Amino acid sequence: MAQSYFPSRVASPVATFADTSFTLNGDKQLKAEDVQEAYMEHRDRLVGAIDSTKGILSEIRTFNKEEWVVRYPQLREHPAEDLSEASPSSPKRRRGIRRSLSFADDPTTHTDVVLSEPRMGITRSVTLASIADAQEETEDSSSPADKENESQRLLPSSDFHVLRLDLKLGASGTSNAATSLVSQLEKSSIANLIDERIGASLNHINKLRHRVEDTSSKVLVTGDLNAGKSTFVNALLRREVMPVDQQPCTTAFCEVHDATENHGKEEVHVLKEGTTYDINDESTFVRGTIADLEDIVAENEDTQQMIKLYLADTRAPSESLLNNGVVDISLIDAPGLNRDSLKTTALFARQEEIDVVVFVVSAENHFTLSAKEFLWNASNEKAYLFIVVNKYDQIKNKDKCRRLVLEQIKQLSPRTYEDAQDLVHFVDSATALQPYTANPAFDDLESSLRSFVLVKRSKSKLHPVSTYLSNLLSDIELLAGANAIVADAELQEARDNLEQVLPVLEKMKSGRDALENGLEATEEEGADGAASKTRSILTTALERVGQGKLGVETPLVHMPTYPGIWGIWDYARDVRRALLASLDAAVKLAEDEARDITSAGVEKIKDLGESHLPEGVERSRRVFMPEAMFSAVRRGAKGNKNRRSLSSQGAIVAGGVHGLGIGLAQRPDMLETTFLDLFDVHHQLWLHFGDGSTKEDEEHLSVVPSALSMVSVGVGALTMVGGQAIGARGLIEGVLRITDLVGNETTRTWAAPVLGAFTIGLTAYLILELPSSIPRTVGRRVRASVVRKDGSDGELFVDVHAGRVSKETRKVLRLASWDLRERFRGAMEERSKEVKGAEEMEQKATRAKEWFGDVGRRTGEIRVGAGLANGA
Ligand SMILES: Nc1nc2c(ncn2[C@@H]2O[C@H](COP(=O)(O)OP(=O)(O)OP(=O)(O)O)[C@@H](O)[C@H]2O)c(=O)[nH]1
Repeated sequence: MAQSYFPSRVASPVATFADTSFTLNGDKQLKAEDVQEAYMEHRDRLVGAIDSTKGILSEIRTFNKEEWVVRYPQLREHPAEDLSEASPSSPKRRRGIRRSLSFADDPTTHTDVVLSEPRMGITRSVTLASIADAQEETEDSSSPADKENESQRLLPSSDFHVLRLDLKLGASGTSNAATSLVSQLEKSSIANLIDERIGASLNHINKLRHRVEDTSSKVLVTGDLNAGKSTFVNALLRREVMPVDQQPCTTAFCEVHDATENHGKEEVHVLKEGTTYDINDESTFVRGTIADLEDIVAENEDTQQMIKLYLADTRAPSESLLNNGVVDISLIDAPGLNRDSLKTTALFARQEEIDVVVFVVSAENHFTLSAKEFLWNASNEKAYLFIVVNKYDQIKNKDKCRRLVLEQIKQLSPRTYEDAQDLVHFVDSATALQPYTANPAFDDLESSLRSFVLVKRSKSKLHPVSTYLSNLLSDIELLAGANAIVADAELQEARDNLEQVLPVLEKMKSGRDALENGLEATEEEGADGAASKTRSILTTALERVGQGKLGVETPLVHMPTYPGIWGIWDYARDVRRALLASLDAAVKLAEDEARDITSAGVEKIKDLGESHLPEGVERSRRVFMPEAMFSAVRRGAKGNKNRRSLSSQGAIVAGGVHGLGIGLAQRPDMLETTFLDLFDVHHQLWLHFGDGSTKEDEEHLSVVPSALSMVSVGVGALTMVGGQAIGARGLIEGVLRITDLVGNETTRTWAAPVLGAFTIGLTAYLILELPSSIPRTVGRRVRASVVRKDGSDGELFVDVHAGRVSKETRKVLRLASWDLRERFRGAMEERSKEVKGAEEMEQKATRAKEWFGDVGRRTGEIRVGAGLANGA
């Protein structure tokens, strides 16, 4: 059975005017007030909902622009099943429709979701499909053939109503071409499209708001000729305003407004043809008085004139139809229907601004053909019509008349017939005009008409707004729900990233100092180790050389054999060369040690890298080549072609920038053999008169004579000649002392014999001592040539080499640790960036998730506030 017009048809949940069982006039009055109240409440709720929705839309636009690129979801029917269509045999109550969610910018990625449609107070929601849903799905025993058919239904379902974007997916959504077209659209351009769509929707919603707030409503009164339309309108106005005539010839459309619309002034405005009426524009109408109305209408019988009538209705709003406090109803008294006017009136009635059509029919005549045609068309257009069966007082057999009329109405407008009690009224309009005469039927009609106008208005103006708003809210909910899912996924991703990267970064941060200390220590240890090793090797070597021995024992350097007295010159040169070469070998040895130390240091740095660099960071690809150490110095040496050529041949040649080291054996100045290599007078003198502190020195000091004992020494020296106990050395030393005395007057007299003895001693010395004294002498000289001239033994040679070797070691280690430091710094920077990125993403996604969740909550509140359920 079809639903009644009044009961439960009003969208407001608080509307109680649906009660149809009223008979008493008072009840009817009450009901009209309820309708009025319900209408106002509905209107206010809608306006509130419109404003809140506008607020959300604006916020979405801002959020889209400033904080989160809003994604556009596409829901497709899930290939497996539609949970809402659970078979009746299924005991489980499905929660929603299973859908496959993808996004316009990424149409190939799908997520299973459950879509629940909005119900009263419950928003539309999109949630991730749970495992339970999947289980339900597998329990569902659809045949393989069914599933195959379903899998072909992968078309986008119409999930967006208002905010739908035309992405050219259409029915060809599964075709590759369309998919690739869409996938070319970037997130941001889709977000722009969403923004545009929201903008358009905001414009529309503003218009709707205007429409909801527009209080004007038009009621067209039409009917058969002479049915008493004018009398009826007058009765409604409780005033004889419309000309009532026995002659059915009124051709004008008289539109009655409340005088408040014309600054409270009662007036007639005759509209000029060809212009658009504007109450503020005198040129569009001609003024007249109410009293002139009859004449005006009579004058214009031949033309279908439009007349505006402004009337002051002094009745209380609850009684007045025109000035009822809710909507400004204007009544239009249309010409009686005949072949000529039928078309015009039908057209007029179809106008959107006509909320209600009141059809007046004479109880005496019933419906004419024109009336039937009009009613039939109008009922198709408006569904419900308000029918006034006039002149009912003239009817004797009222029941029969009522039955016959209703029978006809049933044929012409079935919906009206269903609500006949409210929509079809049998009245006597003429008596309604008479003061102090009770006319309950007319009062009932009036009350019903007021309610009908309001309900109709609610239907015609509020309902479309409710529908639009509900659809828009659904779209917002879908958009917010899907974006909340994206935000949640991004939040998870960010957290996973953080879980991975943050500990790595923390470890790097906490290990940074340890690495730094480790590197510094390695550098220091290496450099110090190399220095002390060099120092130790070279000090020993120098000492040995000073004693006439090779600095280091190496198979590459040999002491020459003594060739005999005639070859002493060459011998001294060879000894010098051998000693110098042995010093060079010692330097080389020290360098080799430094290479080992450096290698160990480089390894240590490598290990530090292994323990401090996170996984996935490329390790240093530098290969340490120990043999390349100490080679660069050659480039620093000047003007020695030989060296340069050695260097260019890749030979590893040790030596310092100070001109020391291996270069020694190749330096002509160092190789120069002098007489002093054979006989180091200076050394002898220094030994005996200096304040040396070596053992050897002390040994000699024990025999150092005082100046007073010179002679005796000289004599002693003479006696030593031939003496077995006296060595050649002692002899020659004695002679030396004697030569010192030559200048002495007293000794000159005996100098000649002494000189003879000296010659004999010298000869003995040369023969016996030279093989061992030459190396010592040369060694001493060599040593002296590389030590500091201030007498601090060995220091220059040792220090310079220790410094050089240490510096070179440090250089290599520093390079290795610099490389590691750079890698560490780079890796840390990268991890910091990753952490920062993930943290930002986490923050953004958390905010978006909360924000979209909040939008869903707010739309729910709007729905409850406006009494909106599913917008359908
Ligand atoms: N007895 C009785 N007479 C009525 C009633 N309504 C109207 N009349 C009379 O019917 C005649 C026609 O009334 P109008 O109001 O002019 O009819 P109308 O439909 O406006 O006429 P047109 O616009 O010319 O078609 C007048 O003489 C009215 O007095 C009624 O309810 N009862």
